[in-house]
Amino acid sequence: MGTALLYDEEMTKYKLLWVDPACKIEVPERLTVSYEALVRSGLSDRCISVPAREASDSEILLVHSEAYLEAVKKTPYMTLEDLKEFTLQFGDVYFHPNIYHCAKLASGSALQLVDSVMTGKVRNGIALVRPPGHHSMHGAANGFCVFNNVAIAARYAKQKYGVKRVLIVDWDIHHGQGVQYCFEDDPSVLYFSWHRYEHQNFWPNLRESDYDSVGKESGTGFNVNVPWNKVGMENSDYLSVFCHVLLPVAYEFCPDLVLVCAGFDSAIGDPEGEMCATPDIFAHLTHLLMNLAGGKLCAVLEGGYNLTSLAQSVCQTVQTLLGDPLPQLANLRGPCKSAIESLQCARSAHRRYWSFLKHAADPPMTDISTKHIKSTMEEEEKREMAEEERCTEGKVWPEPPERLCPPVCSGSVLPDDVACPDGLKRLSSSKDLEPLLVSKLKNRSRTAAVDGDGVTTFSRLYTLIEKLVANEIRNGLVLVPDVTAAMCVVQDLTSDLVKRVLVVCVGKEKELDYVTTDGKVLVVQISSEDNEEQRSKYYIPVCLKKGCSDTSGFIQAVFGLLLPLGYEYNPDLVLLVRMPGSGVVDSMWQQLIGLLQGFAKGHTLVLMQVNEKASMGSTASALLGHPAPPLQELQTPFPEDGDALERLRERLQADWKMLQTTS
Ligand SMILES: COCC(O)(O)CCCCCNCCCN
Ligand SMILES: [Zn+2]
Repeated sequence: MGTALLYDEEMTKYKLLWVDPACKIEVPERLTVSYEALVRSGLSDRCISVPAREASDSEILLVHSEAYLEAVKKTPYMTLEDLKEFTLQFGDVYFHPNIYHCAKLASGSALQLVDSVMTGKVRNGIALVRPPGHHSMHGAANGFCVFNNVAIAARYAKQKYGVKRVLIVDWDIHHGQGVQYCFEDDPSVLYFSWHRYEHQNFWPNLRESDYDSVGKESGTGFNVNVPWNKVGMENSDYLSVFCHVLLPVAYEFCPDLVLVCAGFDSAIGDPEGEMCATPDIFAHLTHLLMNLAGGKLCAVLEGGYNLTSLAQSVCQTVQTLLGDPLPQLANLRGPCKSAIESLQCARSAHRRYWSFLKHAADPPMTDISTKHIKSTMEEEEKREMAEEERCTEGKVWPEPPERLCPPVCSGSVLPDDVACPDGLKRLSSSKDLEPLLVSKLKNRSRTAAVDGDGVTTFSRLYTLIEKLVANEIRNGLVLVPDVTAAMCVVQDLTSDLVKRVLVVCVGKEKELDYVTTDGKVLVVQISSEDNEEQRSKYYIPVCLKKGCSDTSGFIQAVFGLLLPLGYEYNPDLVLLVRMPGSGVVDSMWQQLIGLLQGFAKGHTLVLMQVNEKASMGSTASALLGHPAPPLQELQTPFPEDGDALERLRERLQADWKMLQTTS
């Protein structure tokens, strides 16, 4: 299934007709540079083009009042003076004779996108629209917005398709207060927004944009605000909030549809955001949402005013929606102090509503919602100011790296008597291993695995790893008689081929005697074993009381530990080992494979034992990029697991900065 692209140049045909410093950044070129970048990169040709349409009155009235709609209907016939007069009643927005038409097209495009996804015509998609929407309210235009495109889309999806739960992720750098007001009492729509806030000193300067606005009445807990109280936030800060706040809540919410208020003013170079996250971060933010709701994701353009970073960010987003490998994110140094405080406040504000946040720590001592900065933070401020200068003054950043699609998506190394799952390319050893390596293998792995066909298996395995590293194959599935033996062999085979291998071990392990200290391998083991005493910087055992069959505990370990560690470690290969008898649930297994593809340009090697070949089909499906099925009815994680995870994180965060959630 493909990716929809909605764009209509009619939406470029309105602009600011008078002088207004607050609005001059919202220009038609925002749309043209985005679309032209998609055309130039060949990405638009790979999408399924879906036409825009005008939203009808009844669709607009899903969110807005009749009085407001009737008033906006008059604007096409207004003189310039009347338009100015009409505009004065709203904030930071301008009207134009053609903006009503464009606003209907913008909202209608979002609805076309919802139709395309909900009818299964496409898997996901993006609508490049203007005017944007997330600030507009029931009876008012605001912040360049006339109709609330995404809010209308959410109500439309519920009404027309009976969607039970809609997740709205707003990564625009401004708070979409219009969306918050629309759904704050509605438990069927979870609204997440991060936004530049600076202790209420940044537009729209609302008290209700702070982290303690958690929703009201039956919607309590279904509004998640993460305020950025400093500029200069980087990739680490954004990923930390996704891993430690949004994703645990989103997975527990288990949405049927994901809508993204895709504003790109949160990228480096943007005059509004003044943040430092690079355009390739949107490849990862998109990827991390793509296994929710069975992959049904609709992104609708909001803000973004630096035409260079906007175009790059749009391309990064579309390329991920199309399923291309993700770029590696280098030197993630962990969240800054201010981000940790925001993170901690948001987590503690929501721990009573979301069982996955139940064990979140208390809010930080410094009450960050106060406006004035505590004197104690003065020197911290100076240091971070210096850092910000370095980051924002230049406003230069490297072009996002090319994301080449390997000619083969998934290779397989299987015993000759095992049929190859559909879509996988079976590898035969292109060459025999040199005798030296064979002897190395022989004395390495103690089991019979290295008899005749064992060596064949390992030579095929070596070939597969070589092709992964050469980016000729994206990922692979290997079935062996004994995973423990094979694990050690893979260590040897990869040691001279890749710099860093992330080994994710699912299930209990007989004996793990290759714990490394040189950092070439990071092992994260999720099992019911509590071999805490073996823990070291590069061997991290995560113990789940009920083992890997406890999906709630498992997913908490994935977001709270595995993903942050993986981002910081930045491996060149991921080795995912499924121990026999792990008990991991198939949907969880597929979610894990999907999420791990965010690392190492998607070079994931899955190692399974022959007697688990019943899971080969679902493994192959996940490796081929099909969205994982939603995780069903997640129970509350066991308290001891939640506690143990928090304690483990506290102990590890000295070595691994991406694990920090408390200041
Ligand atoms: C949904 O619209 C996208 C948006 O959130 O980016 C709109 C921002 C309005 C920003 C209004 N203040 C401008 C002050 C000029 N320095
Ligand atoms: Zn914005």
